[in-house]
Amino acid sequence: MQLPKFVRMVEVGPRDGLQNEKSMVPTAVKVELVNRLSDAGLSVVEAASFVSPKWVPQMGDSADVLAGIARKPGVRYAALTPNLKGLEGALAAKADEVAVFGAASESFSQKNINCSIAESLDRFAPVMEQAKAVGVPVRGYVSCVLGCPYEGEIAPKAVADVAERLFAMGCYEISLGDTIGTGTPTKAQLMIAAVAERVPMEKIAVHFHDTYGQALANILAALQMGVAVVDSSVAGLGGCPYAKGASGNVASEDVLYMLNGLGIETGVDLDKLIAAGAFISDAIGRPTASKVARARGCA
Ligand SMILES: CC(C)(COP(=O)([O-])OP(=O)([O-])OC[C@H]1O[C@@H](n2cnc3c(N)ncnc32)[C@H](O)[C@@H]1OP(=O)([O-])[O-])[C@@H](O)C(=O)NCCC(=O)NCCSC(=O)C[C@@](C)(O)CC(=O)[O-]
Repeated sequence: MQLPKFVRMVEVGPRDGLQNEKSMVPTAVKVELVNRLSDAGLSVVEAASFVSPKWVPQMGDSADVLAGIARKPGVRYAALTPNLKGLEGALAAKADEVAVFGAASESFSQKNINCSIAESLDRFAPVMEQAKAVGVPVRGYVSCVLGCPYEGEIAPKAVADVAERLFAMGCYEISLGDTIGTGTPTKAQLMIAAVAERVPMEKIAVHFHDTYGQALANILAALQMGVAVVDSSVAGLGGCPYAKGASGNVASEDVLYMLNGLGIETGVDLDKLIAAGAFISDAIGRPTASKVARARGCA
């Protein structure tokens, strides 16, 4: 079995996780969480989202979060930017990188960003141009790569089409999101194979939600194909406000435990990561969704 020697873990808990919390998480708690995550050795922390506060009020304090964190050298603090207004906010707040987010499903695109897939790509074009002009890297997300809450099955070709367009527009990496967590390993491999015909494997990241308990199996299947960038969320925080029933992303602690067991390097400290997960679970009053953290005694 050929596996990568090093995996870059992209921590999305402070954004993908906390965007879905019912109550508003205080800015100071978010700041402390981001600081703990960077201290644990994560090199990319998605800490903010410059979307409309009417759509996702939970992310309305993103500028304050980025202003409050202790920036650790070598760590990239990332932010979602659906349009030019979002990019302006992210640049003013000194995000190190930004992300545009499209979907492989028309219905999800409409529900999530209020436009068709084609319109979303048109919207992203000026974001890409301006980010390039100021030297800020842009990541591209594709949602619903293994199923859509409104349309059901999604064809791998539909995923590859959007991934190819985002990559051609200049995204440095394409993160493939199983938004509702319905994917299984063989389907994940077929979808990744379709994307890899158009986007180099080393530019592909995977972003699995664990709704059906398949995320670790899917990640292993992706690693076996040569994927070496994995998104995850501390304590398994999260979901998506526009995908009913979507549970959290796979827990970062569980991903790290598996990668450690496989002998794959990450640069991330498991004990510090578990402590960061315990901190946020305690702060929001919810038990951790990480099995590893629970096995280590976290409530
Ligand atoms: C894209 C829009 C803005 C379109 O929303 P819209 O209503 O079509 O936008 P609009 O351009 O007509 O503007 C409407 C209002 O929003 C404001 N506005 C417009 N843009 C911004 C902005 N950037 N920041 C702040 N405010 C903004 C704008 O100024 C205006 O304000 P008003 O004049 O009414 O007072 C909206 O649909 C939106 O914000 N959607 C975000 C939804 C979201 O954040 N979803 C979760 C993230 S995606 C995800 O979680 C999936 C992922 C990435 O994790 C991968 C996976 O798991 O699959």
